[in-house]
Amino acid sequence: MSATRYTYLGPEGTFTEAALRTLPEAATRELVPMVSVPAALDAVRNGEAAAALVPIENSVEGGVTATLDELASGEPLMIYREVVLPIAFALLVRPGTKLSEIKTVTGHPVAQPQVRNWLRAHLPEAVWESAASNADGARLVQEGRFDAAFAGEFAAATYGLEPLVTEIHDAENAETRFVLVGRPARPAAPTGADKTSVVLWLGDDHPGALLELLQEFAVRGVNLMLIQSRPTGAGIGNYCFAVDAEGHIADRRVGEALMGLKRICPKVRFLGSYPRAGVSAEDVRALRRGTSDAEFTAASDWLARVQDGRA
Ligand SMILES: O=C(O)C(=O)C[C@]1(C(=O)O)C=C[C@@H](O)C=C1
Repeated sequence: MSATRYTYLGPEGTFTEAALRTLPEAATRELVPMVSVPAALDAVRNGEAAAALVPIENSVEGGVTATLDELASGEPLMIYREVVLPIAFALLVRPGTKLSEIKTVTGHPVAQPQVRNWLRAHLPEAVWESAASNADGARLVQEGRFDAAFAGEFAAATYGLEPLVTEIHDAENAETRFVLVGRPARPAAPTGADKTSVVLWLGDDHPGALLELLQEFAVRGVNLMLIQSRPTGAGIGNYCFAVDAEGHIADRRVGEALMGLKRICPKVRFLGSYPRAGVSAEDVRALRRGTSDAEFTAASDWLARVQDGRA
């Protein structure tokens, strides 16, 4: 295993690479671009890389399904940390290309919904075809396979292109969340502003089955930040749920919620507890009464005393 190698969704010039370079440790790692999210994660699974940075959620398009599905199946992996990056696209073209000459455009599938209105207004006749990533789209424009690509402005130089239009984003403040994924290990200590990711499978189909899962969090005052259903592949109507909950597995309320889920779900996959990007302990909302570690401990001490006849 190379402890110094990090893979990422490449090629060079993706938003994923820009996100990876915001991590302090990136300066001392060998950063290796991979052709796809599965390829980046497989390098971790087979020991060629210590970790991989991959996109998982966009504020306009929602979950990045390739990442969610990879984390839900196969050899278990764990999220070590997250990075959130503001996203604005540039329309990259070969030097000299005019807007009126653009007949074909490309980009990552997650990019398209973020620029749909702009395309409708400025290039209504252009044909869209998806690329493996935004930077890969830029590479295809360089090769002459498309007239223009939506990518980060910073990708232009790498592929000998020029940004014809910049700051393209249908939604103000669009962001993509990326996760640094490694092999399962002991989660880093709680910071007071943490997130816990799990994948949950429903048992037998019955009214309220999903509600029962959610109640495990609700009764312990655990706030949910994401719930995304994904088909299990076992037939229509078979879904698992990727859930992000506020807090750390070392927090009693989170640990007890996961124990409750373990008792009622046929399968629970823990994906990690890690610090929330851009949030510090002071920003975290106050806990609901009765859900702090001290209150959980006091309650279990009380139960032990009652069981002992000492209450
Ligand atoms: O990293 C890139 O540039 C990508 O192509 C991936 C990705 C994504 O999947 O979310 C990253 C950010 C943008 O929102 C669109 C695409």
